[in-house]
Amino acid sequence: MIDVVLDNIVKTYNKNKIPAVNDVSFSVGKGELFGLIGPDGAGKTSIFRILTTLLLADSGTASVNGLDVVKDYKKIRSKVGYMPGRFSLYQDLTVEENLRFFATIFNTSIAANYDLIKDIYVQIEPFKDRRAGKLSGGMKQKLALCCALIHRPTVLFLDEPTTGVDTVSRKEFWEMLQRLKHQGITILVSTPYMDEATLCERIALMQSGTIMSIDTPQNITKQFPDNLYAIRAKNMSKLLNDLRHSRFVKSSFAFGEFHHITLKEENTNEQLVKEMREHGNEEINMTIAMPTIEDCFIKLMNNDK
Ligand SMILES: Nc1ncnc2c1ncn2[C@@H]1O[C@H](COP(=O)(O)OP(=O)(O)OP(=O)(O)O)[C@@H](O)[C@H]1O
Repeated sequence: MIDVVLDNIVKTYNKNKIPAVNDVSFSVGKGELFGLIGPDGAGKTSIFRILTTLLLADSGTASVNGLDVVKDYKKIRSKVGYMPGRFSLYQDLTVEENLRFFATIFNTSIAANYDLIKDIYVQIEPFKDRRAGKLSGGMKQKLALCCALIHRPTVLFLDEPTTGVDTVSRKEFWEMLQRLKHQGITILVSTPYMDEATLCERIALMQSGTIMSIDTPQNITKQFPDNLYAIRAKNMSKLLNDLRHSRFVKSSFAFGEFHHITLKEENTNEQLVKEMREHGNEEINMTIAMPTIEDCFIKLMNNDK
């Protein structure tokens, strides 16, 4: 069963020539954990705001839970949970007061839905009398998630929930999402972190308002068309510069402790290493690498140019 559908959605702000969302269509199945992956400005927030009925598209149609985002906006609002990118809670209210407030506006109570948030709430309960503005990033994020869940939504929209959150809290957050998914909640999550893409069942890679690819993370990495190599040397910035000027190299970019490259022609590895040595690079190490979502993203981005 399908829970979220977008058909040819276009959204332009302030008569800009380039739409923020440019003819986007996709659907998300019931109970799916779906990721919108892309850098700042890709159009992720605009899509979430359209789906949560906070923003009108210029053209196209969209539905959530079989309800139209324009005609049935009131019904949709009671069915979805939305955790916006920026911290949206009341800074001067305590943890418990924030949660009670969100329960009240949805005409429910904390007790009625406690089973859904229990695992998350117990982690912040020791601080229930602390003002939200005084919580750490990870705790704010957990409270915001509890508030987005307190009316037992069927679809949950999480806009960059892990931005600015430490690595441990990010990991815990994704574990919480997996547990929520198992409770049957459809989850749409956006993130600029490519490593989080593999934690979703399906992803859409977005850039400049368009979807470049949509599939499971495994299928997307499988479709990487070239052999990918990881190369390093003593002076990494010199190496990158030399790679970018090499006649053997098709693409190159810095990737952690290595540079990731593809070659114009296969079996030119040794010639490339020789060339790099001739340019004065020392301690060169070149091995074959497994493409990641980030490699695929960069490849797709460059194909568009
Ligand atoms: N209210 C607005 N007025 C004018 N332009 C806007 C507005 N909101 C978004 N934009 C522009 O639309 C484009 C897409 O923005 P959007 O916020 O949807 O992307 P995003 O992928 O969520 O990125 P971010 O993390 O920066 O929010 C950007 O170029 C942005 O500057």
